[in-house]
Amino acid sequence: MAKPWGLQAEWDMTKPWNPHSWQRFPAEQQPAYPEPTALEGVLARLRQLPPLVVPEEVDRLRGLLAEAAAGRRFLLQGGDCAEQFKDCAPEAIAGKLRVLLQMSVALTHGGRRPVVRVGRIAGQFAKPRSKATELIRGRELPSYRGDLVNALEATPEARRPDPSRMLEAYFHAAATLNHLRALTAGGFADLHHPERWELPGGTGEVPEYRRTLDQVKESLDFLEALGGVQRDALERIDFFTSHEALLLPFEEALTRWVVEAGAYYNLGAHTLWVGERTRQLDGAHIEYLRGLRNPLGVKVGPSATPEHLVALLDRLDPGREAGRITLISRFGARRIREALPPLLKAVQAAGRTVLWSCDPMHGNGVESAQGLKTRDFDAILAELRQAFEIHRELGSHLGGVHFELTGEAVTECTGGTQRLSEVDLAKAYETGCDPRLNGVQSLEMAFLIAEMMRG
Ligand SMILES: O=C[C@H](O)[C@H](O)COP(=O)(O)O
Ligand SMILES: C=C(OP(=O)(O)O)C(=O)O
Ligand SMILES: [Mn+2]
Repeated sequence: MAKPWGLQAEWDMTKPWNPHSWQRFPAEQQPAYPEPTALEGVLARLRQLPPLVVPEEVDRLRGLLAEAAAGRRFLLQGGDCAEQFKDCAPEAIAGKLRVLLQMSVALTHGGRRPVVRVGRIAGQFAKPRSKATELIRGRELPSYRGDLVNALEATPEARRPDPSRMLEAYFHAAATLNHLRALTAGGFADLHHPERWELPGGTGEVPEYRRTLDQVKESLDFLEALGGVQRDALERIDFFTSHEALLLPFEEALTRWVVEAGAYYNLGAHTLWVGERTRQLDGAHIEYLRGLRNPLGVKVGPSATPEHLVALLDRLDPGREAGRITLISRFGARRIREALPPLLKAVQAAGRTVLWSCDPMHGNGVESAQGLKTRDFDAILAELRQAFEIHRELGSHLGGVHFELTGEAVTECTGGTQRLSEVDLAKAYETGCDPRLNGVQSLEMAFLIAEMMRG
């Protein structure tokens, strides 16, 4: 029987690239599962389950990213560092959607460009780690690798990799995405109802946001008086999902052959990115990603050389397709000035059009005196400012931003108008991995970015 969208589970394993061919290459950051038969059983079940997204949505996102690369849109990508199964709850999901929508209003209104919204959500469950073990209250334990792999709880049993977590991840991603789809289709994002868009502590915390909402409302009223606003366009919005393609057996199982397109898609998310620690040219992650039809993100940090980057583009995007690649620079405020220009010039010299985005989080991590991972608002801002400047100086443009953030009132990053200091961090430090901007910090950041977009 034909499957919907012509999906086909049987893969042609004789082709040089197939969803399984990554297994011939060295794979970094993969857990060692103690029981291969349990793993096989889980993967077999995952291969039968329905896709989370459909190819048409993936293609639509690729088109929007192509427009962002051409300077006509702006990409806002953000969400948790490590999404946890317990975050699959209505408040947490709506909170993340709300903050991304609030930011996109600030960016569209101030930056005068439509925003492409992509969540690190509904599948951002796997984490690469710098070390295999971590010290927790004096005890050395295997590192937490995300809910997809092991549990955060600080015991040796919890930290053992468990393949059944892949099925749990699938169902948690499905429930999260279902709720996101219901909210976005059901008028949650309708600008006619800004009361749904309030900040947790009221818009008083970011006065500029109240003014923007009032201005947006006024413009809508004016357009409506002219009979011109398409209600549909305001009530329904696009919202896409993404995660790091890290745990390759899981990603492989969510890969489907789409007959109409004559191509393989990963239908576990609209777009995937490859991390700084796993983008070796001859590594398994690049091998896996190169065969997919999805748009791809590539984190580009201090270890990237111009030659490596150009070779990666050749490998991942031989067809030079618009919207295919988003390069996400993540150097830190102290290094970007020196590190980005040679890479940018190499990409230009290779005649490549990519979408450049900036992740101002991963190069700005510091440890607080109390031993908590944190990032300072001003360092994040400083990296973004320099990214905008460098792109302008070199005749390029920054077309997107990538954040670790949450709608909740957490205290994980210092600074911002709330003036969170290192001693405040312990009050609501809830992240499973890296520190996130809270709702207020995120929105403040969006207004500052909108200013930078205007130049
Ligand atoms: O999210 C990114 C990485 O997983 C994280 O920065 C690694 O953190 P670690 O250095 O504590 O392992
Ligand atoms: C691991 C991450 O980033 P990077 O690969 O850039 O360190 C991340 O985005 O959570
Ligand atoms: Mn992170």
